[in-house]
Amino acid sequence: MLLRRSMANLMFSRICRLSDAGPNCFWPLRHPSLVVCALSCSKWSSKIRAFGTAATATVVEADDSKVKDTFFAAENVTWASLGVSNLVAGALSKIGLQRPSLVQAACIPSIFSGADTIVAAETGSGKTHGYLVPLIDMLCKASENSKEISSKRGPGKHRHLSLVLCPNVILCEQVVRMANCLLKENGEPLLSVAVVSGRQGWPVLEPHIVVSTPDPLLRHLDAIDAEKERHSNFIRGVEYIVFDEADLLFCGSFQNQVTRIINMLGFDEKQPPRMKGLKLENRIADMESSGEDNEDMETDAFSENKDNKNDARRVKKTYNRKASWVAGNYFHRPNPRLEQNWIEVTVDSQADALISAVNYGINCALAPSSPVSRTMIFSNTVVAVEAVADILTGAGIECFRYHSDIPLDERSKNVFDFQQNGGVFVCTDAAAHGLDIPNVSHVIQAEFSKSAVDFLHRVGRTARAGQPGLVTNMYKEVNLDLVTAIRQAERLGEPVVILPWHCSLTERQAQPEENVVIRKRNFRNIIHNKSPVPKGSPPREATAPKSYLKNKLKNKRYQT
Ligand SMILES: Nc1ncnc2c1ncn2[C@@H]1O[C@H](COP(=O)(O)OP(=O)(O)OP(=O)(O)O)[C@@H](O)[C@H]1O
Repeated sequence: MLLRRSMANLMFSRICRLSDAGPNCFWPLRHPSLVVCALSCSKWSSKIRAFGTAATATVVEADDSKVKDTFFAAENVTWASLGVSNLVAGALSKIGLQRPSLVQAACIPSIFSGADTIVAAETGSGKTHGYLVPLIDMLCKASENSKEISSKRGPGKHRHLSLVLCPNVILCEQVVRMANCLLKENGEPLLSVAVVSGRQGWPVLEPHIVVSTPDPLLRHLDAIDAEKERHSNFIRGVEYIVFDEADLLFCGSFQNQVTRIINMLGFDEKQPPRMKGLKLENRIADMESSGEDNEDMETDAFSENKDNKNDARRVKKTYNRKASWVAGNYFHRPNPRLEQNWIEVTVDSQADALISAVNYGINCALAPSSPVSRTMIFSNTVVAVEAVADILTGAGIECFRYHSDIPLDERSKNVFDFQQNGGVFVCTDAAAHGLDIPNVSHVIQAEFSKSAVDFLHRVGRTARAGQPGLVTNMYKEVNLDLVTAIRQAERLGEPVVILPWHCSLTERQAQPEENVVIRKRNFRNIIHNKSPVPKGSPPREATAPKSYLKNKLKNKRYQT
C-alpha cells in the first residue's frame, strides 16, 4: 500500500528473550523452536508478558489420553471460527487439513488483525500454514476488491504482492508446494505463488506471493532500482513479508541482506518527504486503482509542506509497530509424542549399532496401515554422511544422500523420492531446518549433534503434525556433556537449558534451578577440550582429521 502502508511484518521466528532482562529484550537466536519466553518455567511466570494467543493455545497435559491433543486446537475451533473464508477453508479441507492446529489457531487471528506477528513454536506444529492461510485469504479478498475497483476505474497499476523469505531454495519450493495445493473449484491454485531463486529469474507475470531467498530478491530490487518509479511501485505493492526460519535469516550470512530488504520495504514509512517528486494526481490515481482511500494520501502529500520533524513525528505515530507474540506449547520441552533411545557407542561399535538401529526402526514403523517406512539419519559432516551411506550400502540397506556437495537438482529429487517412496535418508543438518517430510517414523543421530539447537532441529523431523515418532541418539564420550544436559532437562520436563559453554558440568549441577539463559549455538562439548591427547595415541574422534574417521569406519568389516 502507499503511504498508509499497513505492512504487517510477519516474522516467523524463533526469537528468544534474554535471560532475565525483561520481556522486551529479545534478539534472534538460532534455535529451532524457541518461544519468546518460558511459560512452563515457573521462575519466569511473573516476569513474562502474557502471550498473545487465542483461547485454544492452552497447555495440554501430556498424559497418554491427551497426548494427541498437543497438535490440534480444541474441537470447537474451526477455520471459519478463526475468520478464514469459505473459499480457503474449503481448499484446506480438500487437502486433509480439516481443522487448525494449536499454533495456527493462535497466530491466524493475530495476522488477520494486521499486527506484526511473531510465532515461535515447536517443530512440526504447522507454522507454515499458520502464515500461508491468512496471507492467501487476505490477498484473495484484496484481489477481489481491486478487480471490482479496476472494473469501475480501469485496470489497477499493480497488484497486492507479498514476500516470503526462506534461508534456502528447498524450503522455498516446499512453501510454494504447500501454497499451490490450495485450489479453487476449477482446480486452479487460489493465488499465483512463485519461487524466485538463483535458478529462476523474476517471473514475467508478477505473482501474488513471491517466495525467495534474500539474495535473488535483492538482485531484483537492485535491478529495478535504476527506474525509481518501478522500484517504488514494486516496493509499495508489497503488503506483507514473512521471514520463515527467521533464526537463520536474522543471523549469520543473511543478516545484512535481510536488513537491506527491510529498510528498502519500509522506505515510505520513514521518508514521506522523499515523495515530493511524485505528482499528487499520479499518487491519487495509484491509490484509487489499488483501492486505497485517499484522505491519507492528500494529508501525506500535502504534509510535504510541513517540516521534516513534523513528518517524522507523524510517521512514527502512524507506523507505530506493535508485535504480537504467539507461542507453541512445547518450546524446547520434550515432545510427548517422541520415544527416544540413547546408545553410547565407540568408533568400533558405532557401525553395528547404526545398522541394528536402522533395522529396528524399519520393523517398528512397518504396519499394515503404513507399508512404507521413512528413516532420517543425521551426521555432522559431508564426509561422515558419505561414510554412513557406504556402511549402510555395504550392509545391503539402500539410502538417499543429502548434503551440500550434492547438486541442488539432485538434492531436490532425493527429497521428493524419499517423500514419495520412503526408505533411508542420510543427511547433514542442511535437512534439519524446516524441511517437512510427512510421516518420518524414525530419526537416527549417527553422530550426536554439536549443540542443543541442532538436536531439536533434528528430532523435530519426526513426530510432526500430531504423529508419534522414534529417535535413536547415538553418542560418544565426547558428547557426554551435552547429552547429560539435554537428558536432565527432559527428565525434569523443563525446556532444554544450557548454561554458557564455559560453565563446567559440576558448576551447572550446583545451580539446577538456574534461569533459562541464552542457548549458545556453538555449545562446545567440554570433555574433549579438557584433557590433552596423550602423546603418540591416535587423535580423539572429535578432533580427528576427516580421512582418519572415514578410513576407520570404512575398514570395519560388517556382518549383516
Ligand atoms: N491444520 C493441520 N491439520 C493437519 N496437518 C497439518 C495442519 N497444519 C499443518 N499440518 C501438517 O503438519 C506438518 C508440519 O507443518 P509445518 O512444516 O508447517 O510445521 P512447522 O511448525 O513449520 O515445522 P518446522 O518448525 O520444522 O518448520 C506438515 O506436513 C503439514 O502438512
